[in-house]
Amino acid sequence: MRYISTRGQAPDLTFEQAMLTGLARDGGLYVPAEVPQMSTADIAALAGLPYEEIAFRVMRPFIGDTFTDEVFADLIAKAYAGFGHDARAPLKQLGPNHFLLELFHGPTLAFKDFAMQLIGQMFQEALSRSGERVTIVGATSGDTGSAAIEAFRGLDAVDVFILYPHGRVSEVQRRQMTTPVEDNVHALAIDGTFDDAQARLKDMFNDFDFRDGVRLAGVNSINWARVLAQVVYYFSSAVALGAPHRAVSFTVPTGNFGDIFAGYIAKRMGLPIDRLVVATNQNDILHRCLTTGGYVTDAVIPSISPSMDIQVSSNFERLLFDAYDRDGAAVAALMDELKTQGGFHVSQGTLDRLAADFASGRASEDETLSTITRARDHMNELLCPHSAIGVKVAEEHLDDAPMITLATAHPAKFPDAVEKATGTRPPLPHRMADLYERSERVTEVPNDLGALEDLIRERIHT
Ligand SMILES: Cc1ncc(COP(=O)(O)O)c(C=O)c1O
Ligand SMILES: N[C@@H](CCOP(=O)(O)O)C(=O)O
Repeated sequence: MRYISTRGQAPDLTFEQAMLTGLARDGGLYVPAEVPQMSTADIAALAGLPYEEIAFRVMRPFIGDTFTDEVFADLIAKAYAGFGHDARAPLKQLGPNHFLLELFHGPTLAFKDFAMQLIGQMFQEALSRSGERVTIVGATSGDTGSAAIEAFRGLDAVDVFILYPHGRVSEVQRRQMTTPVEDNVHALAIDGTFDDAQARLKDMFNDFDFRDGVRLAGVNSINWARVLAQVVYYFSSAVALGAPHRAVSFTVPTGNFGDIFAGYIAKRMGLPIDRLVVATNQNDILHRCLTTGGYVTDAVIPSISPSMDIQVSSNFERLLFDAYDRDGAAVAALMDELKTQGGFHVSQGTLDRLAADFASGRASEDETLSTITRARDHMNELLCPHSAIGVKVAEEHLDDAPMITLATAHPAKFPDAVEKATGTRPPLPHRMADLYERSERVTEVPNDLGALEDLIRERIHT
């Protein structure tokens, strides 16, 4: 199995190399050269299996010879052992044909744990074999950062630096990043938005002296392994509702397009998915693009769903690569236009191709709040604001195929929004009940590449 860059100019890599590399050296994102297929019989055989076994069967064809079967199965088992639900990703019924996939039973209460816990295990295994150490730098609007810190805290072979937008994450998210005591963890509050943080991260990858000097690695969904681990729950939930014998649809609260892109990969592997519905908040560049063809950036407006306050949606590049028949030069030209002119337009033909797989919708702040209230009152479900956006948009797309909406975070991560909608503050789970008492450790940093690189060079352990 080889991995190729969406911009066509970087060397092909193995799974292990792609995982440890992050961004391709031509600025593109790695994708598998060919998407492995699962037959109807392969998919049918997943019914009733534990989550870990489904994970093994779905991901195995992508990892080549990076791990033996025995080691890979063991890494998967360790990754999900700490989850607070036996099913790992349980389904709940919200309405006659509408289901909620709860992805918040991991250690940091968001879907990011599914991939990050596994990546933590895979990095440890690969780095202990090679004896190397790496510097992980991540950009977060709140959840990737906390999940990454949880997965890598205390590891000898890794320093982890997380850039989050100062004042634009929830207090729980911030405390999850600033309270760990391990000295390989560095929370950095950047003076800017998530888009600024992600842009500086990509600048670091494109500065080869810095990149090679600190042995930079990335655990954002830039990293193919992140996307891969998220493919699994599309299979587990679809099979639970009758796939491959009937098609299902998914609605996905979307920001950086990693989670829904994992659904697209599941579909390309053979899972019968009718529609993938992109649900955005008021930062709706993806909804605008899928309806008009214009991918044009706008200022990020802070919302009550801060993890989705994103206007430059990194993984959309991976989808465009397929939509442009895997023409790396065409994708590179679009990305150049994005950088220099703030946006681009896709052709009507491309838009039609995207419409074959994707639909979209958006929710305003008021609609998000009223959905949280309604779900509590009429569906017996307490939703986080991101999941509420998913439910609202899904309801606009219900038809004959069962609709699965992804619940991407636990309501207790966003207590202010939930209290505003319901009058009640959801309590934190017992194991993090003292989060508000722990002392915080954070460095405020400017939105400046040189300053960030200097700070990282000074701080890393060698
Ligand atoms: C709670 C939550 N919901 C939804 C999203 C959007 O996911 P993606 O960036 O993969 O589109 C994020 C951030 O990634 C998130 O943290
Ligand atoms: N919403 C994310 C943004 C980063 O997304 P990623 O999937 O690329 O890591 C977050 O919570 O940080």
